[in-house]
Amino acid sequence: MSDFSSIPLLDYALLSASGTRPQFLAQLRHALVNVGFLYLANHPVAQGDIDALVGYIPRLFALPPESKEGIRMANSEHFLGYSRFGAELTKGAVDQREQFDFATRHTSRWRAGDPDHYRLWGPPQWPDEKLIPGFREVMERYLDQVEALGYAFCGLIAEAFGLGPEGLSPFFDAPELMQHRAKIVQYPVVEGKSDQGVGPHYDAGFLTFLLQASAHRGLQVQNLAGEWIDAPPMPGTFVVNIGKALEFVTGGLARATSHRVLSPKGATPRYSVPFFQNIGLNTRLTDHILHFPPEILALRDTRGAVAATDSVNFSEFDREPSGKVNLIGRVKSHPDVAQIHYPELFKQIFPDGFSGKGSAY
Ligand SMILES: O=C(O)CCC(=O)C(=O)O
Ligand SMILES: [Fe+2]
Repeated sequence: MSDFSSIPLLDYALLSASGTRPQFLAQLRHALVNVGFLYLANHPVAQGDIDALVGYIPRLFALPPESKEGIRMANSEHFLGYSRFGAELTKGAVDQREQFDFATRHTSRWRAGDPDHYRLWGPPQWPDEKLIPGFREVMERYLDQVEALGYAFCGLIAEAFGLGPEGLSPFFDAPELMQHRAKIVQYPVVEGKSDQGVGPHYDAGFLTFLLQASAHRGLQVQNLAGEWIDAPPMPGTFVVNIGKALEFVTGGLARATSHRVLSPKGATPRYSVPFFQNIGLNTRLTDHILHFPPEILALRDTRGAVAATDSVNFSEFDREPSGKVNLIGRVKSHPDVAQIHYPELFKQIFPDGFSGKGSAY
């Protein structure tokens, strides 16, 4: 069995230097199979745009409360917008964070009569330009670049697994029909017993690109033995991790790894920007069967299985289109929003109503 006690660091520059591509792919393969998390340095997202975004984050949370509430998620059938502190639960406990959900550009395919999950994707709610001039432009530029990195990275994963660079492309629709989301999150310093920033969970999609936007520790990743390993911020890097959908389509070769965030200590809040890569809205994970070379498949057996985890597993993945799976997830985590925009589905999932708070996992 092969377990980990730290998160590997991959250097994207190895891909452009002569002769070092195979080294990058070998390190990537190791990270995918054995860890499910990696740091990515020298990536193509412009550091100037990242710095500009990071500079805006405290200002975003410092907007007047009525201005944040003006773009609250309950306004949006796309579940995009502002969620106040304590709106979500993970594993039955309150996540002590405040967040804005944004998303990449997207052309909606929804027409009257289409399934509900076609309405899941659509335009974000942007804060008032007069109150935070230039923020939207910076965020859109950031999202465009991380989206492009996400597709490039899927090509590398496919290559590392012996599928050829287009091996994962069938899971994506034409770029304009795709949408990926990113949250901007604030974890305040909290008094009291709980230190849950976000409780133990798996991410649901393909890949997550996490920008740790302040110097605070707090992110932890669970290894096969169930121990929590620190993933402290490293300037100039993204933390990249595998979601349950990618784990599923690779038959477990790429592992999704349980993780959590502890509330910060000290005097200032922790900030982060996770970007969640989706697959096509109408794609089922079972639509495309991938065929891996035997020597690649063998890596999974050498790794061994998870012995202990604090996170719960997902279901529904294999049966429903990914958009439906996503929509069910959103209804569970934001029932107040669902009650307004998806009353029928809300009733199916919460036949007795709900307790006032959502539960993400
Ligand atoms: O804030 C972080 O560092 C991680 C957040 C996270 O895991 C999530 O929102 O899925
Ligand atoms: Fe996560």
